[in-house]
Amino acid sequence: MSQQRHGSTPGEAGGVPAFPDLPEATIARLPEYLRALHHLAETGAETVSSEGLAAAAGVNSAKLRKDLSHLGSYGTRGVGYDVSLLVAQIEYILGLDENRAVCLVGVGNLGHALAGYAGFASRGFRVVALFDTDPKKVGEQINGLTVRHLDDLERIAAEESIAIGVIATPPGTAQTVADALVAAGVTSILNFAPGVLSVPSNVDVRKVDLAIELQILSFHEHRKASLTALPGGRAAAASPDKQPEDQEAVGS
Ligand SMILES: NC(=O)c1ccc[n+]([C@@H]2O[C@H](COP(=O)([O-])OP(=O)(O)OC[C@H]3O[C@@H](n4cnc5c(N)ncnc54)[C@H](O)[C@@H]3O)[C@@H](O)[C@H]2O)c1
Repeated sequence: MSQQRHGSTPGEAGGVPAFPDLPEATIARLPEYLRALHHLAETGAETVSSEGLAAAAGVNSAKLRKDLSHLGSYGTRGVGYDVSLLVAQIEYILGLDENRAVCLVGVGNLGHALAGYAGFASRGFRVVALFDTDPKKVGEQINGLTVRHLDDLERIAAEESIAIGVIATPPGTAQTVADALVAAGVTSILNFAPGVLSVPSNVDVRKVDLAIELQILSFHEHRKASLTALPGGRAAAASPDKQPEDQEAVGS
């Protein structure tokens, strides 16, 4: 996943930065730490070492310690990090305690699958509205929600206090949809349509493009193939010293 713009608000609360100016790469790893911590909590773990959490999240432990130090979380020598405390800190920084309202625009192949995905609620989001312009889609029921016409966006966004909009329309209409979301007061957009959106500076856009992820993997395949073609290169290509941080999540 890539980011078009990110804004942060500096501030302090109780000695711990309320909104520390986190590096973008750290922000992208926090959800991975959170996922690993939730899993640890489910297994009954109360504390976790930096090495244990780093392995569970698929990152290097020095990087993890540095990331968590940005939150004012240093762990206790010989004990590690308190799992529930760290979950609360990360959820607070990510604003997941807000249970944010999300709308989805474009209920085609991709949008339909996203609308039917039950996992958003457990990650701190409520999908509250679905929009499309196709008369055959408007009125359809998906996961307990009725697909509305895009003309209703402004009214429903105000009623539901929608902060995040997901675009799953064809690329040719994505800018129009983004403009409609912005006009309706939406200030964060997750865009699945290929291309770059033009938005005001107070609007954050993140882009998900699986084709780009495949192209990056294709580069690595290409590189591995060229290494094995070198004398002694097969050993180099199969080198076991790959660091966990090389295991980027799709979409990160
Ligand atoms: N990011 C990824 O990895 C990924 C993967 C697959 C598809 N996509 C992209 O996601 C988008 C959707 O793909 P799809 O296969 O679901 O397409 P689709 O044609 O099945 O669905 C698109 C939907 O958008 C609706 N729509 C069109 N214009 C609209 C508008 N102005 N307002 C509201 N709704 C509108 C259509 O009626 C349709 O229901 C495309 O841009 C595609 O390139 C991205």
